[in-house]
Amino acid sequence: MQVYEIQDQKIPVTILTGFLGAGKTTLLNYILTERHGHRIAVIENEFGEIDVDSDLVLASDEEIFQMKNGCICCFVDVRNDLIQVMKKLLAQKDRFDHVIVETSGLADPTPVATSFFIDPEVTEAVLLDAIVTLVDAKHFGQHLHDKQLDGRENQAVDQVVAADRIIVNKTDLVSEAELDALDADLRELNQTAEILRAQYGKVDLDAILGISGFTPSYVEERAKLLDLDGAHGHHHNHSHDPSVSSVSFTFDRPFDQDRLMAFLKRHLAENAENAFRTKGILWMEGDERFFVLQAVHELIDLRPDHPWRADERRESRIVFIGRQLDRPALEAELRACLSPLEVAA
Ligand SMILES: Nc1nc2c(ncn2[C@@H]2O[C@H](COP(=O)(O)OP(=O)(O)OP(=O)(O)O)[C@@H](O)[C@H]2O)c(=O)[nH]1
Repeated sequence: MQVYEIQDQKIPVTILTGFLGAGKTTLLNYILTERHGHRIAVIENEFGEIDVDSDLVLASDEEIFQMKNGCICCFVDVRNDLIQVMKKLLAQKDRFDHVIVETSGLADPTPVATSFFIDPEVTEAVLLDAIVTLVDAKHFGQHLHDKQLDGRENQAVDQVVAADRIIVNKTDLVSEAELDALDADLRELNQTAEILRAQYGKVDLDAILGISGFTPSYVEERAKLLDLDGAHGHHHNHSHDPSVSSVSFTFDRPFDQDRLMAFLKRHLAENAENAFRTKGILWMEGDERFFVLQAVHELIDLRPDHPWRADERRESRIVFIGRQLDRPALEAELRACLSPLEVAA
C-alpha cells in the first residue's frame, strides 16, 4: 500500500519593500543575525549596475539568491525569474522554512506579490505571508510630495498602499511630532496595516514574520485600488520613474580618504534633492580595511569594515542612484580623489 504524505506545510514568503535607502538591507541583516527560530532564504533584487548589496548583506548561513537582471515587478521575463529562483529554492526546501523577497527600492510590490499566483507549482508550495514596507521617517514626506512623480506612478506611495505591516524606520532622525504627522500621512494611504517604529530595522520580528497578513483576494483589492486603468485591461506594463537612473564606477586604485570625503560632502550637499542613494565598497590608501559608503540624500555614512582578505582583489565600487546624474562629471571628480601614489602591483 502506498502512503501519501499529508499535504506539506506551505512555506511563508515575506515581501520586503521600501524606497531607496529606507533600511531594507539593515533590516535584513538584523533578521539574518537575530536568533528567531526561523531558517530564512533571501531573494534579493536590486536596481543598479553593480552588485554592491550582496557584499553589504552580512555573510551568514542563510542562502542569498540574487537576481541582477532587473526589477522583478516590471518585466515579465524577470518576473518569471522570480518563479524560477523560487522553484530552485523549493527543490531544497528542507533547508529553510521562510522566504524573504527583498524588492528593489523602486519596485511596486503588488505585481511581485501577484506573480506568486501565476505558477501552479509555486502557488502549491508557498503562502504569501505579508508585504512589509519600510518607510524612511526622515525622507518619506519628500518622496510622497514629489512633484516630478505627479501623473506617474509614485513607488513610495504604491509600497505603502500595498503594505500589511509598515515599519517607520530611522525614528532617531525626526521628532515625535514629525512621527505623528507621518503616521497620519501613512493612515491616509493605508487604513489597515499595523504601523511599527524602528531604529536600524530593529523591530519585534514576531510582528513581521509569520503573520499571514495576505490573501489573494486582498491582493486583488489592493491591485484594483492602485491600478486605475484596470477596468481597461491594463497590465502593469508601467515603467519606473524614467528620470531616476543609476551610474556606477569601479576603480582599481585606492582613494585618498580626505579628498573623497570632501568631494562626497560637497557633491551630496549640492545635489541633496536629486541624490537619492549613494553606496560603495571602497579601497582607501594606507588602510588594510575596506570601507563601506552609505548615503541617503546628503546624509553620509562612511566607515571602515573588515580587512581585505588576502585572496581578494582590492578595488572600489560605487553606485549613484538619483536624478540628473552626470556620468562624465562624476567620473572626473572621483578620479581626482584617487590616491596620487603609484601602488605596487
Ligand atoms: N540614522 C539612521 N540610519 C539608518 C537607520 N536604518 C538604516 N540607516 C542607514 O540608512 C542607510 C541605508 O540603509 P539600507 O539598509 O542600505 O537601505 P536600503 O533600503 O537597503 O537601501 P537600497 O538598497 O538603496 O534600497 C545606511 O547608511 C543605514 O546605516 C536608522 O534607523 N537610523
